[in-house]
Amino acid sequence: MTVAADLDPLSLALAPPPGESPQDREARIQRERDAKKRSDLIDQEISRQRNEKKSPKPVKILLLGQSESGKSTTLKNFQLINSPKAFRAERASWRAVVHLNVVRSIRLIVNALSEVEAFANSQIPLGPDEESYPPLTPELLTLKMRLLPLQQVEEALVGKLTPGASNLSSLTNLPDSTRGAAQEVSINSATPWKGAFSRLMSNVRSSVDGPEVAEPQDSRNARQLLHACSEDMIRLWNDPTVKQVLKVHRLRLEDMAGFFLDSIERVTELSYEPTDDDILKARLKTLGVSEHHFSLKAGTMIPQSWIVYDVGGARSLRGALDVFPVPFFDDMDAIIFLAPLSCFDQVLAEDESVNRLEDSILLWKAIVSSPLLQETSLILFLNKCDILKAKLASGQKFGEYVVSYGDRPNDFEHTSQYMKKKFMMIAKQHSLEPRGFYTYFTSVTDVQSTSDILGSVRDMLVRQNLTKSRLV
Ligand SMILES: Nc1nc2c(ncn2[C@@H]2O[C@H](COP(=O)(O)OP(=O)(O)OP(=O)(O)O)[C@@H](O)[C@H]2O)c(=O)[nH]1
Ligand SMILES: [Mg+2]
Repeated sequence: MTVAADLDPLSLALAPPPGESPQDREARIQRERDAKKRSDLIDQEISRQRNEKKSPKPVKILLLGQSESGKSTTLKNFQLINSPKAFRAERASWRAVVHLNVVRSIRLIVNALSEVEAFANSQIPLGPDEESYPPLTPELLTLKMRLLPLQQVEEALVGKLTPGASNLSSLTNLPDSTRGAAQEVSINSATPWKGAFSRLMSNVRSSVDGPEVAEPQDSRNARQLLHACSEDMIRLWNDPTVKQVLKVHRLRLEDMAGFFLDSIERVTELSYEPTDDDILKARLKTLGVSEHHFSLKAGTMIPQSWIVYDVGGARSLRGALDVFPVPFFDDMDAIIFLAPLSCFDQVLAEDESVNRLEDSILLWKAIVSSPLLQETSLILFLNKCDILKAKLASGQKFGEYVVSYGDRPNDFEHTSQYMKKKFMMIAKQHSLEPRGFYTYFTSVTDVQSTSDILGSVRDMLVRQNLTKSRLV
């Protein structure tokens, strides 16, 4: 019997080390007592949670990044994956946003043509480096006139989005002087704008399926007007002179948020319902913060509640810090920071002296070095990779804008790895403590790849939470 006990590996492992002094023995026993106490506390907590059927603490994620970085689009992916029914029930609201996006693109073209007209009438001579405008044909000018009523569509849709707002300009956060070309409709996250359109869609369905027509007159008119202008809009967008004018203006509408001009016929059909892809592409600027709750299942785990916070347009960390009280940040499990790599050749709409990529780097630096967020895991989405690839393929030179890049190869592989290293270095140098840090190359308008990435983010955070709760 004694021999067998001596051979038991557990007894051997727990046996006091040979030659242990009385002080070492006292310290060891104290350590064992503490460990036992901790283990009992964890067992008690687990059994308490089991008895109360209490679900684990919610996982909290904060979406940060400059305006147009893709925060709300990431949130839409969360919704599409975790509550697809609710996501799809909101199609009607998104149809209105797609229509607003179309009208805005047309307005940008019409504004550019007006500038050409004004320039021609002013007789101002061209500067030596200025490209000349092509002459506008009478057909083009007629087309432009015929599309002017589209402004009514915009007014009607905006009126529907925010019934309280008196006019279009109250929905833009740009000063009057800069309004015009850059004007973009934004919605305060507290506004229940989707409700108005969900009701509207059920009305539209009944009007399509049966004789009952209950859709309000103004919004029906708007939809029909857009449908009636469909051909003119297609002709305008495909006009070679328009393409030339846009080129001189360096206005690449196809790279801009909410671009649907290549699908005008489809999206202006009277029976049009946005696809999932359309919804992800639709652009509506967010103002303020919105909070979204999901119930997620990872593997065989019981569903866990997740809360995702979308902070609209926060250009500086101050922006986010001003919105939340300090304890809010202590409780955050992870930040998903979106840095759109494709914007290397763009400036901020709100401050044209600031390069967008540079602004993302500064915001990243502020976030990683903030003492408030030092224990929060960082998930970096180097986003809009699809647009970056297209831009580089079209010949746009990365090194011309990111001077430190020098004359390295102008391809996706090298530029994306260069930026990844840059962001990682900043995180390493400016983090106050070691922390979880994960990087992904993303195109969050791509449903499939984003679903895979969000799946691995979910698994990683579930593991992290388990580890944390075992360490308390
Ligand atoms: N092609 C492409 N478009 C993207 C990608 N990510 C976002 N977008 C588009 O870019 C636009 C801006 O994205 P949002 O998600 O609205 O940006 P945001 O960060 O919420 O911006 P704010 O609400 O102003 O703070 C939308 O039209 C998106 O469809 C991407 O990876 N690829
Ligand atoms: Mg947003």
